[in-house]
Amino acid sequence: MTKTADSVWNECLSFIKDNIKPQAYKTWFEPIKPIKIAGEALTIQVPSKFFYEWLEEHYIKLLRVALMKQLGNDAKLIYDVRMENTYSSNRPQTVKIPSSNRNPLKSQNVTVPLETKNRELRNPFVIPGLQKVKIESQLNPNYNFNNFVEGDSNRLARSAGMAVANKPGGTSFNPLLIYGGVGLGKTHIAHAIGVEIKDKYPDKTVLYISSEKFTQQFIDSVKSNTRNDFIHFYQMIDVLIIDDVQFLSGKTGTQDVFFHIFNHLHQNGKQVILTSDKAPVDMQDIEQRLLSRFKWGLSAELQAPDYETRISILQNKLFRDGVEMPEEIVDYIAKNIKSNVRELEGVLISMIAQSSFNRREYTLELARQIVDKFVKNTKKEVSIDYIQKVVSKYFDMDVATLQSKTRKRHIVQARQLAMYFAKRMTKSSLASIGSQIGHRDHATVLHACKTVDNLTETDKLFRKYVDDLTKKLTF
Ligand SMILES: Nc1ncnc2c1ncn2[C@@H]1O[C@H](COP(=O)(O)OP(=O)(O)OP(=O)(O)O)[C@@H](O)[C@H]1O
Repeated sequence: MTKTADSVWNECLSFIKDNIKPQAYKTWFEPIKPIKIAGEALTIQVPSKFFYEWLEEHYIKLLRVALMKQLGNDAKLIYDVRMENTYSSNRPQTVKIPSSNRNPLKSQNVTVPLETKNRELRNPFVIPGLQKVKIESQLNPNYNFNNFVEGDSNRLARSAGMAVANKPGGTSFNPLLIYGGVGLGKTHIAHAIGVEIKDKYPDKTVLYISSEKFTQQFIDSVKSNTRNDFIHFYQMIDVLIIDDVQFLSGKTGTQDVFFHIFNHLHQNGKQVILTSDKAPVDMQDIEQRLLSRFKWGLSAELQAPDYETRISILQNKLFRDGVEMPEEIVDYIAKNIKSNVRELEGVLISMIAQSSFNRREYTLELARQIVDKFVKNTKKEVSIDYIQKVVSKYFDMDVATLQSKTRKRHIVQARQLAMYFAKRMTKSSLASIGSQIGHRDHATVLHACKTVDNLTETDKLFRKYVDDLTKKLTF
């Protein structure tokens, strides 16, 4: 049977699939298209230069073994890289890059990819004297790669950020645009890249600035007739990090000046890093020519972290703060705060503050109260009937017993707990809770809530009841 590019690649894929994690397979191998086979050389198309670099760095051994199995010891691999970031054409071009010399896959002469050719453009704008000015980077050293927890949701952005930090201006991800929802770590990664670059290349001029501040500086420069100085200043920077570029939307003057600064930096091999709460396609009121430049490099999305990553972020923070917290509480927080890392950290900070200032112990109930303040309206709606059923079942009694007039201690406690949870977890009034739980009045419910609060503080066994029931009622 004659081998086609598809058949060879499919065989390689099934081998590769068995040897790496599903997520990595999905990210790095599914997007590849086999293009052609000529003798022992298979050409595969990859979506970007970044992609090619990533494969070479991380998967070349695996690719080699897979390919040799199919094509023998003389197997060659040629990448067909879609090039989006060339100046001359709107249509993506492709560039052929043989697999690197570092590996035994025999390669043809390495072609220098278009965009990495040295560009020796001289800066005609530099004002003598200004060049030596020392610029404060405005970086926050607390945001670094060491404390940025890696997970599937941020792997691409984090890795691209690290690649940029290793070779600012020297990779194809220029600009690097990191985008994603609120509180997912865009600012953290942006700073981390800058911090790492300053560490590795102390002589490079790095500047972090929010779009808001950039806009304000520009407006001031127009007012004070120093627009040119403003532009010259930004053109001297080696690594420009602009946070929240969506803020430029509708601000045509600022967009225009940024466009010129951007072009100048890019043409001179300087690195631009941008963050935004949206992907370029979804940005509104940003000029097309600017948007198309945003797309030149790599747009990497930060997604909401999955459960495992949320747990790691929490544990990492606890470890750094030297705090020990029961696993079930960490688990509770991770299960209930899903879409915002800032909130995840916020709950921990509140827990730690409550415990150190108000001498409260870390309990599930405390976690629940704090989580509720962070995630409004996401509380599972529970009915008073449901609460009574869960509480009765927990204490091994039926609902009628829980509602009865008896004053037996364990039944009274069960009833009080039902009232307490009804007050916490429903919007019902005290009177309505009382009437639904054994026809009591509002004062009885109030007393029940206070008793539960007191006992939770003083009685270990009782606190366990509250924690167990909290779990049953909230998961
Ligand atoms: N993967 C992570 N590991 C550790 N900390 C993280 C991670 N992701 C986010 N954080 C932390 O979450 C908080 C919020 O992150 P950051 O301010 O960078 O979010 P953002 O995406 O820029 O938010 P906004 O959209 O509001 O500007 C920060 O304290 C940051 O350190």
